[in-house]
Amino acid sequence: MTAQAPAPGDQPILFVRDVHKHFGGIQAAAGVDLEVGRGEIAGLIGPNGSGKSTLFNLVAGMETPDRGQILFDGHEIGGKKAYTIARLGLARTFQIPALFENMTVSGNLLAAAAEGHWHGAQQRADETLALLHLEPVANNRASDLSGGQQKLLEFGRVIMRQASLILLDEVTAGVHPNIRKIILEAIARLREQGTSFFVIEHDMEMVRNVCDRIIVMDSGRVVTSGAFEDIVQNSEVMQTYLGRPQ
Ligand SMILES: Nc1ncnc2c1ncn2[C@@H]1O[C@H](COP(=O)(O)OP(=O)(O)OP(=O)(O)O)[C@@H](O)[C@H]1O
Repeated sequence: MTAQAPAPGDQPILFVRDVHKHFGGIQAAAGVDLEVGRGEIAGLIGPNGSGKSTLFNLVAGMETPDRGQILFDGHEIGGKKAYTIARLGLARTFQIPALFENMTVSGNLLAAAAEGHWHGAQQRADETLALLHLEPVANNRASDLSGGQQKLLEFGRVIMRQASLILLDEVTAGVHPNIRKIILEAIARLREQGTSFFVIEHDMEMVRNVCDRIIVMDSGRVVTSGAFEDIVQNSEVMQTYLGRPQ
């Protein structure tokens, strides 16, 4: 079947159709179909190895799809370079923060702005420090931060890019509840300002609190999507999700 792109003006921020990606004999994406709406916070869940990170890598330009269509904000981005996609307004975090360890916290934020929109960077850095409660450590080296603070800074670097869609890869995993709360409040604030989010999460509490809609992946495909309550009431899905090692 030919993938049918939505009409302009009616477009979701992210539109993925029939995307495939294999690694040797492993089909990591086996015909992925999904959308993320404008202003939406969509959660992506699924067992280990179901293809969530591969999908993020395909969307963010770290991997090239074998076939299929990926539209971001109306632009075909499948197979495009990561920096090209970033310039279009898509940003992502990594499970392990990718920071400039010898630079200060402020320096890391400004460096992120230098990669994209420099205008007003100092003011945005100050606002981001306040939003993420990083003001007291603004002049510390990134390497001196706790693991949780490094996750905050990684998120801060994404915020500095003023992206219209942010991909968050387990951004609250293993962090202190106080830091988790700061991250959740920042997500809510950014969403009020119109930012869309696509979030990989194993923490079902986070998924329930934050996401408007949940997309469930298994074996390289989307098996269902819907409101959290509908998803957890679907015993087949929950068995798929919970019946395997997380
Ligand atoms: N670069 C790669 N080379 C070979 N195999 C890969 C590569 N990346 C992913 N895979 C395989 O593709 C499948 C999907 O992996 P992926 O990391 O996308 O799943 P995931 O849902 O993100 O898992 P997790 O929850 O553990 O992060 C797995 O079988 C994995 O081993």
